[in-house]
Amino acid sequence: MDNRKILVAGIGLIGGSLAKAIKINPEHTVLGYDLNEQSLDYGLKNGIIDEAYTDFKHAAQNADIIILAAPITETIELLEMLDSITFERKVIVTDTASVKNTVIETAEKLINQQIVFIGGHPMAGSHKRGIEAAKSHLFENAIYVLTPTKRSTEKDVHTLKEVLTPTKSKFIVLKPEEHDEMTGVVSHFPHLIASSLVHQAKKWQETHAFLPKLAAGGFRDITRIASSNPELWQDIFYHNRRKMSVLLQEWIEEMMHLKSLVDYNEKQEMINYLKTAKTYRDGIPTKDGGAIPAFYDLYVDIRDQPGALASVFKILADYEISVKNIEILEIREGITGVLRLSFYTEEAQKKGKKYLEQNGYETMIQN
Ligand SMILES: NC(=O)C1=CN([C@@H]2O[C@H](COP(=O)(O)OP(=O)(O)OC[C@H]3O[C@@H](n4cnc5c(N)ncnc54)[C@H](O)[C@@H]3O)[C@@H](O)[C@H]2O)C=CC1
Ligand SMILES: O=C(O)C(=O)Cc1ccc(O)cc1
Repeated sequence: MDNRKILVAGIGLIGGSLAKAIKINPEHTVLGYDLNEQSLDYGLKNGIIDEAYTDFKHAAQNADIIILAAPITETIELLEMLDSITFERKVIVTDTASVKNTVIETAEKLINQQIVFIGGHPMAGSHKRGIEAAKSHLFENAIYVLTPTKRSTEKDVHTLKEVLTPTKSKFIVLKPEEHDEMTGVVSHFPHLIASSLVHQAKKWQETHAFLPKLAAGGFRDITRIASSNPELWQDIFYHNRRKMSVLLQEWIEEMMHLKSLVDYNEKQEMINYLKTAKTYRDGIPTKDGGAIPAFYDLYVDIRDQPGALASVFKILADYEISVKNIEILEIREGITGVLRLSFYTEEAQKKGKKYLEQNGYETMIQN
């Protein structure tokens, strides 16, 4: 592979994570551009980028490949700025935006023949933002959608995939329209519903001050994504507004149907409704092949007593098993609770299970 200069414009959570992954290949030089100079300093100090730029045009002219990883509206602005830059050679430009139609519409209108645009969307993330949260393994096993444009050849797509190979993600090619419809259903719309459920609970707390204490695992699970970056999600809803509006209308009608099942106690119809949902939900792949990033979860029963968590982590540390995330589900005073440990790999999950069980813990892997 050639030595390439790759510019990441917008080195936040996603741009920083891509920069970290790309730098795993020592042949590549990563240039960083961001409006936030503190992020550039952080990137340089922590070896996430090799060179920092505060002038986008200057940075772009030094790059072979450009990854736009700013918020969607700003990504479109950066793309428009590229159109007036004179490049000495062809430059492959991609983005990371969660919605593709508005970005691709802009890309197709570019007149600069040196720019070859291929849309991109690494389908993994977190509720955090900024370069400090960037991880080189963020996209491991996740779907990475590519949306080629009229000017991009198969060779260009191959070159881009080659540069992104260290992300260890799984590339799929989609049309912008089908991408936005699917992500609208399984990623964007659920965020709207999660936020609305939180609003409903907040409103009812005015009547029942004790309500948050009753918020058990189910409520926490379904509203986890309501803790994500609000500016990012407003930008996503705006750019995918046509699909969001259709989905909202469908949802309102579905809720009216459910209301009639409840109001008229349509017992069998309600059971059927829940059964159909359960069967479909149980069949959604969570590991290889799913768009949802692979989380290798292990559920561990723990007692609510001092040192319970410390002893679990001591066992994992003794066997050098890294944990990606932890969550305490439904722990109540004096009784057993459940700890959800998420591991980076299936191997770590299996090892964690084995060693915790050897030390007397009850564990479960949910498939
Ligand atoms: N957060 C997530 O879970 C995911 C986000 N995405 C997409 O990735 C993109 C970036 O999102 P995050 O990294 O989460 O946001 P972030 O807020 O962590 O990072 C955005 C970065 O862009 C910089 N920025 C803002 N305007 C800029 C401009 N005009 N020029 C240069 N830099 C600018 C900010 O200073 C910040 O460093 C968005 O388009 C989003 O739709 C894609 C997959 C997952
Ligand atoms: O699953 C989700 O919806 C997430 O929370 C992670 C995420 C957020 C934004 C994306 O564009 C892709 C993935």
